[in-house]
Amino acid sequence: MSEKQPIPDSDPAETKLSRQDAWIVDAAEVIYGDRIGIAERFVEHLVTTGIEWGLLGPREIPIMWERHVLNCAVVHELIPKGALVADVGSGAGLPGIALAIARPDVQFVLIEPLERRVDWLDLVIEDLELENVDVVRGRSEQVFDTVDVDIVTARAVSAMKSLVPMTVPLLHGQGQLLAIKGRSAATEIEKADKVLRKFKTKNSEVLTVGDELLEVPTTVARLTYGS
Ligand SMILES: C[S@@+](CC[C@H](N)C(=O)[O-])C[C@H]1O[C@@H](n2cnc3c(N)ncnc32)[C@H](O)[C@@H]1O
Repeated sequence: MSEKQPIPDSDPAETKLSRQDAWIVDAAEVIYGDRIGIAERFVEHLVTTGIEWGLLGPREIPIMWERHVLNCAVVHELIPKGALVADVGSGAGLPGIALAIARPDVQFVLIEPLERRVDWLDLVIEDLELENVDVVRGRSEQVFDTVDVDIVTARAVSAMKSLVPMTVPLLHGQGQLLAIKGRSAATEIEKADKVLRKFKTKNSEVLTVGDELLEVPTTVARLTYGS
């Protein structure tokens, strides 16, 4: 009989930034600067209302900063100043809200089909007083005609092969898809070769970001379109 895994400590109070390892505090301060209080409030939502509303499981609580918020937030390094960004399949605002807090100069639209998730995103955006984030309820395919952005982000939405048709039309021929991926990034790109050609992908690469800030840097598959 296989042994059950122990359930990790999931006390929301443990997610306060002051209780995190020094490297997490340092990384959060570098990324968020004087907006650190907003990031802390976002984490507070994730570990309370986010869990209560069923957007995340309690097992995520102890790893909320490193595996979720900071892992997403470091991707801001790849977003140019003043860009328009769509986050497809935003779920609990990952990476969309984690990025929007770090980058008030960038306008974000979070595209999410599920009503409960959209209601939660609206609640959090209002509470955090984020003026650079809009939420659109729907599948990305339903908003191809109305959303036109410079960058599309996505995490844990789909494998590259199906993610490309679901996201790239939002760029209308010009811009980049930044897909947060795990170790499978290069293999996924290889498997999507036919789709990448169909969508006239100019360049595809696998990058790591946050190497100097995070214990485990974030892997991003970046696809480029247009000139
Ligand atoms: C596994 S969750 C990931 C959520 C979040 N990105 C994260 O990393 O925690 C996948 C999300 O994609 C959304 N989704 C699935 N298909 C979609 C589509 N066609 N357009 C937009 N969102 C979609 C789901 O509703 C869900 O919220």
